[in-house]
Amino acid sequence: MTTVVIRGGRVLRPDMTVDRADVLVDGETGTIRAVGDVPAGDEVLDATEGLVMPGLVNAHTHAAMTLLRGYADDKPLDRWLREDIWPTEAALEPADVRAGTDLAMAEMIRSGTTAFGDMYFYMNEVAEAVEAAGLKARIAHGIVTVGKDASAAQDDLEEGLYIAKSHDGTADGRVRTAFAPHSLTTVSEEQLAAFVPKARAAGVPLHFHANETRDEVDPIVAERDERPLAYADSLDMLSQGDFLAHGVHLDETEMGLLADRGTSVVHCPASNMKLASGMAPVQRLLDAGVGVALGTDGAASNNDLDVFDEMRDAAMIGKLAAGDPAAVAAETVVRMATEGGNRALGFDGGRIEEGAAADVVVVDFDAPRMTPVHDYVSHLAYAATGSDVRHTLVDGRVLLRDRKLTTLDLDAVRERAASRAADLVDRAG
Ligand SMILES: N[C@@H](CCSC[C@H]1O[C@@H](n2cnc3c(=O)[nH]cnc32)[C@H](O)[C@@H]1O)C(=O)O
Ligand SMILES: [Zn+2]
Repeated sequence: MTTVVIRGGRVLRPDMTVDRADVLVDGETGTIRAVGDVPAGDEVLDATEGLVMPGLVNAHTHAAMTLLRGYADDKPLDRWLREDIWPTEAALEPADVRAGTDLAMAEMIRSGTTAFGDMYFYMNEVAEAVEAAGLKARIAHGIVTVGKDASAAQDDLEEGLYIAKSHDGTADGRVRTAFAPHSLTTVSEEQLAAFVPKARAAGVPLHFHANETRDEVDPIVAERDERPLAYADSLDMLSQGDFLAHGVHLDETEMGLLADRGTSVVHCPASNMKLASGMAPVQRLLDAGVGVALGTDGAASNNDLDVFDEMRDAAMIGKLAAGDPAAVAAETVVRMATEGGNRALGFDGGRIEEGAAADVVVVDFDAPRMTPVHDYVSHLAYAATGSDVRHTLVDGRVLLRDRKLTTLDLDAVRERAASRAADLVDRAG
């Protein structure tokens, strides 16, 4: 099968209008070949009562944390990481990460996600998993050096660089990489100063957590007498193509810096609400010209990987943060989940038009929850969930056909993840 016609549906155009059109995608070139009246293809996907839209991007996650879904809830970030998550992650084995990543990808493909930004451990396994499942991902080994001796810290930094260098552009370009110091407080200034230039020389972007909680921002300000992102900038950590997760507690100057440097913010509204980290100033970021994408963060702080939920949460909390129901409107969150995510991760998806990457999903509009349809974009933002997704294609290859995964065996993936998760918790016990 090289070409697929998506027939009988409506299409969400780049200008956010919707009209009746078929779409022809080419699995050979990975692009959209035609939109409108299209010639026949090798395979047909039915899109009747559906909307053909760009695939969603989950720009910040820790995919294999699906194994820790529901393991520790209802705590603030610092205690949650130190008391529950990090001790358990210390017992992770490569096969756990493979099982958790496969589970995450099954969930993402079923809910219309075509690309994700991943930061975790055992990234050789993640690269293999992404290659096999057919998704796109920008992957990075998350580096934490705080609490480690000098040689373990050095090994972690080297591993981060090795992963960034060795997998970039693999899987026909579906796997890209980043260099990922976990945050500005979990990797030291000397280590950042030594390794950021190495990442720049390797030509990979940076991906890190920043300005997530007050407890993280205040000590930096107290110790250095400068804002976290001024500190990051002094270490050359804000460039075009870099992306940081969260950006909850930002001042005007930091927002200006992000806009000037071309660094994207990956907004993770559900994680921010669940850990009570705060409300990111999303409308102000957009007004300042900062690129904003959406992320679920790991499944242990969300607890699902459904970007439809994230769109809705982003709109809701964005209005609350701005004190303005007009803030972070429906069209805005749909753009954040599509164009914004592709821009943050450096992929060429996010538009249904000739020549664009064929990262495409078909969303059914026949559920009671989606009836009547006054406005398609409104439903995408406020009513749809991942379970409304019927087909998912990446680079023109069908990964979900009529709600059935084509590259992953769902029962086997669920079984393996459940048993590895149980063993992991026992070992960590
Ligand atoms: N190699 C590192 C692992 C870092 S991966 C990225 C880390 O981010 C953690 N994480 C997940 N969600 C969040 C969050 O919201 N803020 C900060 N860290 C998080 C996650 O548990 C994981 O440990 C080590 O030796 O510990
Ligand atoms: Zn995170």
